[in-house]
Amino acid sequence: MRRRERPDFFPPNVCPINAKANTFYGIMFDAGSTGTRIHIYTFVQKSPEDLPEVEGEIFESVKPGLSAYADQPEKGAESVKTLLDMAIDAVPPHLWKKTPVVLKATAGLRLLSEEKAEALLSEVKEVFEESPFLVPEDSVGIMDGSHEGILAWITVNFLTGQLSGQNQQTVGILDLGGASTQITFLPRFEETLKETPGDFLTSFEMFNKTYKLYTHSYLGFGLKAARLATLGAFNMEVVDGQMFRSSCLPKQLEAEWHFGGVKYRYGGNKEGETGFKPCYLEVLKVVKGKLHQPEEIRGSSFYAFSYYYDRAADTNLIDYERGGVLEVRDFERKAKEVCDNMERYNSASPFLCMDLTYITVLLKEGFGFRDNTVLQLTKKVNDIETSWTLGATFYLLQSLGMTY
Ligand SMILES: Nc1ccn([C@@H]2O[C@H](COP(=O)(O)OP(=O)(O)O)[C@@H](O)[C@H]2O)c(=O)n1
Ligand SMILES: [Ca+2]
Repeated sequence: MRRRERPDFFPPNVCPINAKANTFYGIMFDAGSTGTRIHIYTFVQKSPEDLPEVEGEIFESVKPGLSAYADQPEKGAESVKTLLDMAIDAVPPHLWKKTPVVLKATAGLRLLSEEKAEALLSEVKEVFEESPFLVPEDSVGIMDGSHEGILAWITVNFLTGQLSGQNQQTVGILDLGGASTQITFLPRFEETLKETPGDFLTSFEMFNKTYKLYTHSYLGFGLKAARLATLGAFNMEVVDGQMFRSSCLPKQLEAEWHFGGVKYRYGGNKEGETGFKPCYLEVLKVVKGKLHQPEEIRGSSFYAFSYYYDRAADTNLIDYERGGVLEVRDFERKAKEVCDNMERYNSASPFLCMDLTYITVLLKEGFGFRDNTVLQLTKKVNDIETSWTLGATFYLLQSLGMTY
């Protein structure tokens, strides 16, 4: 896409409040499988040649996610309205009409029937149309899995300064959601391009450059979907009262869990084995042979966020505020520690052993990372969330001609 000049109403030297003429806003909703979030971004375009700068972000979230309202679409839309009301206060009234609002749903809605997903999205669209903001065409929809990874890659590489200037040393990203997981990187070797199935490679244009990225979203491989798969309950017609058991859970545990509007009963292996070894084998069945393993990533380092971050922080592998740097084997060490002392860790979450084991298996046996592959765990860079939503907002502004 060609660079477009934004109209300059005031030449810089006569602009009354110089700084404000080039400030604009974008509102992006992330309708994830476990929660709905609003990101209100403030941008400043200092000159047409430079990338826009992100001046700030207002972030708020609600739980559960839209998919939990599969049978009450109006209630689902109400949760979006609560968040959108925040934007009324955050954006100056004279810019409301120029500020686009968009909602992209991810794996939670991908897993619902088309009819239920559509009902939810059309209620949300109504909420948007009643608001004073700019509602572009296709403002509400389910995002393509490949875009989810690419846009998160754009966000992280933009925030770490890799998309401007020469010498770009881009970083790969790993996102682990509730219902799906993404891997995205810019291949450096010809071999990778040759060995990779075509639907894992996508060309993407952003900020006047084209990037040919390796990206894939694995539906059903998010942390919570993987819990169900390990329990043998994923995509199953659950019979009333049916109990799902696993060696990854505390022996005496019996409880209930709601996900995607369905109730599951689950528990530990009362009589049988428990602990890291049997748990690893159980989880391995869910992962083994299901993911493409690009050779090139074994020796590279990746940015990892979402549940990778949350579980690492929950178990003190990293600091909750600052994040940290880990190796794949750190997750394995912690999984062993938790799974082999399950009763002690019980209070935090009964799924902690299963979650850490899943992360270990996904990284090692799923993607094929080495034990010493380095992971940079990051929630924010320069105070902005490392989420696909920033990349999606850039893409939106570009398509509206508000930036290039
Ligand atoms: N802005 C956000 C949004 C989600 N997340 C994390 O993403 C995970 C939940 O994923 P999700 O609800 O977006 O599920 P998917 O629809 O992506 O599968 C949790 O670990 C959240 O803490 C985050 O860290 N920051
Ligand atoms: Ca997500």
